[in-house]
Parts: sequence; C-alpha cells; structure tokens
Amino acid sequence: MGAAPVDPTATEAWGRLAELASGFRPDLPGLLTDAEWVSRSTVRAADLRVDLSKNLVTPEIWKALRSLAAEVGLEERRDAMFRGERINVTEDRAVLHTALRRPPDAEGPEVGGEDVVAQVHEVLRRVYAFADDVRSGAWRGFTGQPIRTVVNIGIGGSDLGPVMAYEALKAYVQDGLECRFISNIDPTDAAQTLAGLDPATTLFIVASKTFGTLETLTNARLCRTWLLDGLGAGEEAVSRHFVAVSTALDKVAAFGIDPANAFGFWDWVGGRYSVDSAIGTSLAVAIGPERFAEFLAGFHAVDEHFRTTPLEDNVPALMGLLNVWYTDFLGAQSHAVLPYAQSLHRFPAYLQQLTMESNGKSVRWDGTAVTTDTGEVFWGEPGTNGQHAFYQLLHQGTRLVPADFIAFATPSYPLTDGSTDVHELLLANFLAQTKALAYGKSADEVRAEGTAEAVVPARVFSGNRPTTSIMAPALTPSVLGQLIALYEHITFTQGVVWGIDSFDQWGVELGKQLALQIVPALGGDAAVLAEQDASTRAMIDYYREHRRR
Ligand SMILES: O=P(O)(O)OC[C@H]1O[C@](O)(CO)[C@@H](O)[C@@H]1O
Repeated sequence: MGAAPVDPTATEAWGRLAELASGFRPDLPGLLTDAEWVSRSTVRAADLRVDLSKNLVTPEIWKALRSLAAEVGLEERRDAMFRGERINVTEDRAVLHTALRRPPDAEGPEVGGEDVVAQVHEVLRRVYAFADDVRSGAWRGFTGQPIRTVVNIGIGGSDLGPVMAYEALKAYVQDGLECRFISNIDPTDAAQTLAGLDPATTLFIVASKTFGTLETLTNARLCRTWLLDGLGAGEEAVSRHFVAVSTALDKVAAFGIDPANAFGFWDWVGGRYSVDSAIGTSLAVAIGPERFAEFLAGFHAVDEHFRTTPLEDNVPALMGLLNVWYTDFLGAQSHAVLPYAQSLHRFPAYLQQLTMESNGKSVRWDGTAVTTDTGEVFWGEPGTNGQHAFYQLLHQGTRLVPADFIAFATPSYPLTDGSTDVHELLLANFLAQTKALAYGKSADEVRAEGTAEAVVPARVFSGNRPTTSIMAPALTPSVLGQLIALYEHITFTQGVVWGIDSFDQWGVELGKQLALQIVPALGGDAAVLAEQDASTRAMIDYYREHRRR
C-alpha cells in the first residue's frame, strides 16, 4: 500500500504546536498595529496577493508549522508528484494534473515511457481546432446551421470545473455563443436546461472521465432523443451535434460518438483536477483558444511557485499548514470561502469537491487509520449576499470558522448607478468584514453608542475571528487558473500532513452500488424490496403509493 506516511502527531513540531495551542490567547487587534507583521504576513504567488496577517498565528506558530511540513516530508512528496511518481497509491496512478498546464517546450515527466507534455499538447491542438470551428461557424449542425449553444453533460469534476470557470469568465464569452450545463439525474435539470433551445443550433459535449457514470450517460441518451426528435432525423445527425471527452475512448465509440469527435485525457488526471484538460472544452469554445491558453498559463505560474518557492513564502503550503493548525489545534470544523465577485458564485461549490473529495478520509495511504482530524467542510457564497444570510454566525456564533475572502481591484463589469462606483461599495464591504471579524466590538464601545444595558451583550462582537484576504488585479482567465491551482496545492499540502491519498475517492462508491441494487424495488420487484431494511422498504412503499404517472 506504499511507504508508511509519517505520523504527524509523533513529530516534534506537533508537540510544539500543541504547547503553543494550549492556553493560546489570540490578539488580532494587537498584531494588526504592527506594519512589519502585516508586511511579513503578505505573500505573493503570480498575480495573487495573499494577506495572512488576520490569522490566529504568531511567528512561533508559523515556525512550528514549517517544521511540521519538513518533518512529514511535504517538499519531497510535492517533488514526487511533479516527477510523475505513483503517489495515488490506492489507485496505483501518477498524479500529473500539473502536466496539463506545462508549456509545449517544457520537459515533461514520462508515464509508461510516454512524454506526457507532448500528449497534452496534441489533445489541446485538437480541442483548439474544434473550438475555432464552432466559434467561426465552420462547424455546422445537421441542418447546416452554425452552433449557438454548447451543452456540457457531466457531473462532479466533469461539470463543476467547466460550469464554475464558464460563470467566472462570462465576460470573455464570444457574443452569440452560450454554454449550458446538465449534471443531475433529476430530469428537471435536463428539462430546464434544454427549454427554449433549438436542436439545429445546439451541440452537446458528453464529459466523463470514466464514461461509465450513470447520471451522465442517462442524460446523454436523453439529450440524444431530444435532438433526434427535435430535428426529425435519425442517428446520422448525432455526429454533427455530439462530441465527447473521456479517458475511455472505447466506451465513447460504443456509445455511438464518432472517435473523430472525441477528445481524450489520462488516468493520471483526477476528475476534480480536470477542468484544465479536454474536460474544459466547453470553456475553450466559449472564451476561445487564446484565452484558454492564458487560463492554463495561470495554473502553471502557481505550479511553479509551489514547486520552487521556499516554505517561508510558499503560499499554498502556508495556507495548507494554516488549515491544519485550525483543524487540529483550534478545533475548526469548517472553512468558508467568500468571493467578493459574483462571477465566482460557483467557486465554493467547485472547492467542495476539490477539498472534500480529496481530504475527506479516515485512513492514510498505507491503509492505517489517520491519527488526527482531517478534511474540513468547505462552504461559501459570494459577498455581499452572504453578509445578509450566514455572516451572523461568523461574527457572533460559538464556532471557529476560518474564512478566505477573495476580491479583485478591477470589476468584470464596470457599471455605475450614475454617481457611485459600485465596485468600490463591494470592496468597502470586503474590507469592512475582515476588519469587523478581527477587531469585534467591545461592551464599552456598544455602551458608548447609548445602547440600553440589557441589550449590550447581544451587540458585542468578540473579534479575533480569522480571515485570509486574497486579492488580484482582475478576474482574468490567468487569475482564475492561478486561484484554482492555489487551492489544489493547499489541498495537497493538508493531505500530505495527514498522510492521506488526496487523489482517490472510494467513499463515493457504496451509494452508487446500492442505488443500482434498489432500482428494481422501485419498479415493483418484491424480492428486491424484501431485501431492504425496514426504513428503506417503508419509503419505497410510500413512493409506490404516491407516484403519479
Ligand atoms: O467524469 P466521470 O467519470 O463521469 O465522473 C464524475 C465524477 O464522479 C466521481 O467519480 C464521484 O462519483 C468524481 O470523482 C468525478 O468527478
């Protein structure tokens, strides 16, 4: 099962961190008076400026966290990943999503004797040619019309990355082109997504790493029926309206999609790490090959930062270590990601798969039990919307919730209401929130506002609530690539400390198996029904009684 990971709790650094945590009294207002602290706590990766100064740490804690990274062999494992070693132990695979964004002239790692970077660029060349054809109108549908809508059919990493990036970069989408996304097996998703579309100008991308995913194949069949019925055509129309992205090109062909219309990728790309592979084809069509290449270059810039920067300034490593500190020493159970950019409204959902499918594990890569708490629950919504919903708990609740705030100097859409720079109102809120969380408001301050004594406690803010502020010049394709790579490497860092294989996802399998076993019972198979537990049986009975056809 691979060499045993170092038990982090047995390291010297862990002992030191435990000492530092016991009786730790954070003093963010005190720290923030020190310009030197802020400047030392502000780190950069490519275009990302990351202010770590409003975190519950001290120089001693940082030192101990870096020692922990050294003792668990973070840099060695990072290097092994970049070299293409099979660090995805339970699936016996290399982990090389970083090769997807290496420039064509870079010397790539080899997997199975094959030059990975050359393979990547060969597929990219085909994706770009396809994207150009769709964008220029050279690609025609069955009735001879150009494509207006691209519908990506996928789920998990084959959906969340493309939809998140499309939403984030909508300002760059070619006029007259639109992407839509179908993921859920609930037919409502397909029904609502297809509503109003003209089959003659609609092209489907079936995106599935394995090409065996129930939801995606079901939706693909459903869309094929919709297309052929709408066009009044036979199977011969499929090749003008369906392309596929997968590592299983034999299954793509078996499904009836012309291999000439299929774009491949490789088993060394995890689904949740695949938006920068051909899985991003819908995005490449929407924003064009040049912008897509900038997106990849953004990832690569942060990869290089992570690969070459010493720990003191290595942003993903520092942020990952900080998350370990909060999770294992200060008892945090969740982590909020709060983009002050509406364009990033699907970013928290994307990060949920990236972080929780990667680090939601109880055993280590050698099969032994983890020795400490692992993966936090990631969640979030764009500001300022969240301020009017769940920030109450962030400010005054009993839970410690470290939060990452993300903002951009230049807005995606520079609208004004005639007199106000609306983006400045957004940024003022971003700045105000991290300040309010850090400083809080004392009882004396509340009293000084003339508040009745009985209400004073309800209006006190404890402060000392940690935040990290990430800023960049604008949400460009490159900056989006940088942000994604940042969180990929944060996730990796945490996984290494905990000794986790962050690249498998066995935990999703049991439910899938059981669903397939239960299907016949819903259809009335008495023998399968009898095998179910009492609760499941009763719900199936309820369903059969209430289902209207
Ligand atoms: O791309 P595929 O093979 O259809 O898988 C979709 C998603 O399903 C999962 O395997 C989880 O069920 C994810 O890891 C993956 O991103």
